[in-house]
Amino acid sequence: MKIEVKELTKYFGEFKALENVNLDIVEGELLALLGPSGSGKTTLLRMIAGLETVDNIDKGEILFNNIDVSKKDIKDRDIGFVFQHYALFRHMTVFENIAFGLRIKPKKERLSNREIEQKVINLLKLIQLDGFTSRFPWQLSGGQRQRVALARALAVEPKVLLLDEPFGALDAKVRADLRRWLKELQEELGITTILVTHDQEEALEVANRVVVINRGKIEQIGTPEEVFHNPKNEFVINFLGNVNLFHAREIENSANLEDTQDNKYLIRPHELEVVNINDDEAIIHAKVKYIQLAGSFVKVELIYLNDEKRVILVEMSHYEFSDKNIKKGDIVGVRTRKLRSFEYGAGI
Ligand SMILES: Nc1ncnc2c1ncn2[C@@H]1O[C@H](COP(=O)(O)OP(=O)(O)OP(=O)(O)O)[C@@H](O)[C@H]1O
Repeated sequence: MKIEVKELTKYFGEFKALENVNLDIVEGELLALLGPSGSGKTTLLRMIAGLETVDNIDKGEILFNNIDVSKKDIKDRDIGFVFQHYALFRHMTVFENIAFGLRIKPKKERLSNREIEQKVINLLKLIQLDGFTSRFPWQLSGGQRQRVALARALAVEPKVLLLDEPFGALDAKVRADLRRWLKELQEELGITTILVTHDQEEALEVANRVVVINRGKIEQIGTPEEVFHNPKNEFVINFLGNVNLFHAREIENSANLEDTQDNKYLIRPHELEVVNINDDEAIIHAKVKYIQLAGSFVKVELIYLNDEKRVILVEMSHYEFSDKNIKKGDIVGVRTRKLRSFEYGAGI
């Protein structure tokens, strides 16, 4: 299913939760809505679902395969929904939870008991929980419960899958496993999917395209690579990870200083390199203040020699770190590995 959101504006009383949102969702893609808390992600998802209405004061349209569904009820939109705390029915087994949507269909459309059973068994295989049929929700882990919730949403063969922080309540390791699993499953099923998340890593890892939202407005839409490497503005670059800010004069060594005095450069930690203090290409001299060794990369925090309040963050591989023998208290130079994509115009 192709979805188009056109000039959508949503008010809650006086408060404008969404402002002129335009979005085309391609059939079969996994689109992530990424933004800080309160930015309007859930509101947009709920409007697409039909859980939030387009009232008289609101504007815009939501089209499913070119048909305006803005006034359609949720049950006529063919949608599967999974929330962060999607309470499964406590008194029903895993099997009955998944079968629920199939059992409540009008008699004309309802499958036979045998067909329902077969379908649930297939779904259990898909979510890798075959053998769990007669367990109750309280006998499952959080991750298993969310997989059952997903199977339940998929049972009625929706045209669109809407996921609102489905792994938000789970611990980091389970989340990472489940999102990889979700991506594979979504690719296999080819179902148009919208995932709400405030976790940039999650969005960048699973989505075909990422929509960065801030204060009810879209800041940027692009592939994970585009939004990460070619962020359109300061909000996007800041939201997608740590960033260092430099003034043009620090980087450009007085070349064109007159034109570029107010320019700023935003450079990610892995695009900086710690070098010898005498290195010709060093743009800054700094002191190593803190080293974090745990994690896939070594994070080195430095402070400017001439301004101790200014902090620079550099990330490097463990190999590079041990090669350079960097220690807390060292006086070093910092050089940029790459500048191109993070050059900004004046006034940012
Ligand atoms: N029913 C409502 N009535 C009034 N204001 C609301 C309502 N629902 C949401 N809002 C407000 O709209 C804004 C956007 O909320 P929304 O839930 O869409 O944000 P979000 O980006 O999903 O945030 P989070 O990540 O915290 O869930 C918030 O400021 C919220 O307080």
